[in-house]
Amino acid sequence: MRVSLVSTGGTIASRRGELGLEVADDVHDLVASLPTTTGIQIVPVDFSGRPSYGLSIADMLAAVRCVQAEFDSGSYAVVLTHGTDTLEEMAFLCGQYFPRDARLVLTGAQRAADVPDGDGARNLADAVAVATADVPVGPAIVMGGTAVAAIEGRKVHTSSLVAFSGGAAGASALVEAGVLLPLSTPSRGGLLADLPVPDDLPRVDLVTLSAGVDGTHLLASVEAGARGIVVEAFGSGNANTATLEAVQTAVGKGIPVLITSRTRNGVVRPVYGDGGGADLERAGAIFAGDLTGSRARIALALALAHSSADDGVAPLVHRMITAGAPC
Ligand SMILES: NC(=O)C[C@H](N)C(=O)O
Repeated sequence: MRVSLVSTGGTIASRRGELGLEVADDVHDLVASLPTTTGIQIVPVDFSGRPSYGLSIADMLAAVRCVQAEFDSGSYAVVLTHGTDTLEEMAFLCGQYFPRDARLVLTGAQRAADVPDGDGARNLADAVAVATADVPVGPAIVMGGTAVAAIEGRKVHTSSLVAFSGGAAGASALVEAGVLLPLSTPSRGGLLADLPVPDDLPRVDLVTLSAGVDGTHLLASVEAGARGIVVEAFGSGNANTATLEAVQTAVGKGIPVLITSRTRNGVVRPVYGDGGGADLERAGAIFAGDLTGSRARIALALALAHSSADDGVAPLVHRMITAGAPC
């Protein structure tokens, strides 16, 4: 059974250098850390050696195409190693561009490769176990013995070894010493699995609100040429009157605005007046269900790239939130 290991960098491949932690290991070092497993042939693919906080969306799309090429050339499963800081963006892209039953696992580490109690080797072995399990769990992030659906995953801790949560969807599986306990398969994602992966996505900015904020940042995004804007609003999806005016300006210029919540849990709903969600909806903003801001940003960029001008972005965004059928 052929399993491709695609490495992009991140802490799993980092060691202490003169200026701090730096990516130092390549894919062959990662392969060397894996136990030999009978029947599994690891194919090493050195995609890049960079921290994830330095990756652009174009870099991530290139990695998606690299993973696709591995499946196309006959790999049974693919494991992608990646820095954890922006793994949720990468995972959301993978969750949409690969089918819901794809044997694709993303993993990384919270601790560098040169510390005695590192987590990288264990995560990598767990990722191979999940990717090659008898029953596929679908595109997943595996860290700290827990698999969560790639489409749902978000980083929830700066240093804990169980760094990712599947939000309300929970875990897809638990993995312990190579033994897998499957719990659920993704009910969302896979919408773009049959579409070509573009070189880049339209610019979408993310603006987080805080008490007393005015519309400066939102309007700066309009000026900077954002094709879409995601607002991490208050509570259940509320802003204030200054932000409302900026949203009206953006929508008036044909720039879609998605509303999420800075609380990062639960769904947003257009309920309140006085600059609240009901006013934002009347201004033409789109409510993004339970998507967190960073995942909604990728969702909107994908919707801008894959929707027709006639339809607009709302139908595809809605299908991403509600487990709609693939395009
Ligand atoms: N744990 C990590 O991988 C963080 C790292 N700084 C990154 O590349 O995202």
